[in-house]
Amino acid sequence: MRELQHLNKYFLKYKSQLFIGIIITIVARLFLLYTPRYVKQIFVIIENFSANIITKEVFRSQLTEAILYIVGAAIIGGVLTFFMRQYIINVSRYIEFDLKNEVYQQYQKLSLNFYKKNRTGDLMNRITEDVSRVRMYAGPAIMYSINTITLFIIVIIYMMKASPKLTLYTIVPLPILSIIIYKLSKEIHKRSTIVQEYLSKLSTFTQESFSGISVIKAYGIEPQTSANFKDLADGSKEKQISLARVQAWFFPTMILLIGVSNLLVIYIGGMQYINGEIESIGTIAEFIIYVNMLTWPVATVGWVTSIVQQAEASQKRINEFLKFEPEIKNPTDIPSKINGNITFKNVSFTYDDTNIQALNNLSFHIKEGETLAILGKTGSGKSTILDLIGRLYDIDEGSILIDDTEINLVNLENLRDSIGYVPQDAFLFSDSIKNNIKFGKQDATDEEVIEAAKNAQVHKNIIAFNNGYDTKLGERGITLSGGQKQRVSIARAIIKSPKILLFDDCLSAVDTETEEKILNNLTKLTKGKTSIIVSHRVSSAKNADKIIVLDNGKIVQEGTHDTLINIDGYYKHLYLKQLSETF
Ligand SMILES: Nc1ncnc2c1ncn2[C@@H]1O[C@H](COP(=O)(O)OP(=O)(O)OP(=O)(O)O)[C@@H](O)[C@H]1O
Repeated sequence: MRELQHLNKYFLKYKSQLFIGIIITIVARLFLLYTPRYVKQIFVIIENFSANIITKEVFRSQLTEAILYIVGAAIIGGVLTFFMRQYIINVSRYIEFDLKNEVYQQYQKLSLNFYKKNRTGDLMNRITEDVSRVRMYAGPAIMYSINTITLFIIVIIYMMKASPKLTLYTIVPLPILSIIIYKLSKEIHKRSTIVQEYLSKLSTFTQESFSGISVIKAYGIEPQTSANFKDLADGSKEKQISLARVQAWFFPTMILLIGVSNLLVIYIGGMQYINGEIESIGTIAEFIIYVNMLTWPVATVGWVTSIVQQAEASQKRINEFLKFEPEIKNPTDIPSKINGNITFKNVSFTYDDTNIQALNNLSFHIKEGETLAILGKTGSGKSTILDLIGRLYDIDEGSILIDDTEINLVNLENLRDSIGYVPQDAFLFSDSIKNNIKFGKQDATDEEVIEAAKNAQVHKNIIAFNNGYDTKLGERGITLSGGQKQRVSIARAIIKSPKILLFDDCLSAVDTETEEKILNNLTKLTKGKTSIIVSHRVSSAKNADKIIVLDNGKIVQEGTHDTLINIDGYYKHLYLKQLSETF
């Protein structure tokens, strides 16, 4: 139960609802207990009438009174049971909501490295299935426990008062029932976890095949994919059947044990009646109802134990992630003003998951308002430089200065706020084009969105769609071409009008003519802003104030376009090659 202590703060938060829920549960049970007592009373009335102890009128009025009590108590008990669920189950839903938010907030804080080390499926499971299991503890487990305890105490007192001997005999099978249900619940849980794993394998497989449907069709591998699906579906079916087999034991076991208890009541009770140890046959009827009333709560003892064990295991998994300290933290709450001077001093960086050294003793400086172009072969470390400026990773050696302050001392929110980043793989959300652009500036007006799209040379494409800027992207929406995606992604960055703009090879999918137009617009838009353009094309780099060429994480050439085209090396070679391609 140590892990579940994490939920105590939520129980405290909802203490009044929980308290009311508990009181209602207790009172509801008290009302439901009227039934067996008045059933017994009815038997006594019938016995008295049969023995001519009471007149027909008295018999009628006593009988009506007892029936009215039973009906009244059942109605009040029923209404209270409704409110009991309303209070306690609702609290569990609130706790589920709070916990999901807590986990999500934590996910957002964690650094990229965390996401590399943990699979997406695992992250999803902890926020969905594990939280659901914990909810079962916060709601149903608590509700049924109070229910069981209350009923047990009151019913046993009533039963002992009526006949201690009968009580002992009839409650003997109950612990056996509890143990069997506990074992069954554990087995059901074990098997349903396997079923769940199969289902998620099946849905991942299906999702992937739908996403890659064009590749599947192009390679004509539909039969193979269908066979793989059939294998997985077969496995899933087998596991479902094995689960159903155990589940099928649940109710027969309960019915059998209730039956045994009922038989014991009738047999022992009957003997006692014959021997005159109990005064009315009504006591047997009363006991039969008590035993039936106790069966379900007793069964839930086993069920609740298994719920608590599952919740404990799930909360442990959740706590593991909640305890994770983000590697990259905001060092200060004091705002940092960012002008856009960037200095790399002998920076070395190795990705700790792959052990690949991406940057090796790298130094350069860009003044506020300048443009730097970075070129180099693939894997030479260009994107890594941009990631380090956004402080997505912390460096191992050297220092990165933002306006003369070490990057890890700059207010992280201000730093990222002052950066407009266009990644290599433009990522667009399944939302309208307008909202995808407004992602860069939530309160942007429609005019600003259009202006940004025009500057990114994508406005004409957008208005050609039937729904224009309201066109939905992604699943069930339209698919943009690679170049259109890149340009929407550029519009998203420029609408933000940040101090620092980072373009990671984001014009690779547009033709050279559009590239030229976008670059011209960017020259105007980036006035006074620091820009870094990563590219494989000289055309994107030639107007930059400074160009650096990387190889294996090191700067191998540095200068302006005019100087570099006159020096033998990568840049001149690339320039001549791309020049010849244009003719
Ligand atoms: N997230 C990562 N985790 C581990 N290693 C990485 C990661 N990103 C890049 N690397 C490795 O670091 C090196 C530099 O990668 P980087 O993406 O910075 O190169 P790049 O010059 O931008 O390449 P490209 O032109 O192909 O985009 C590569 O060897 C790459 O495999």
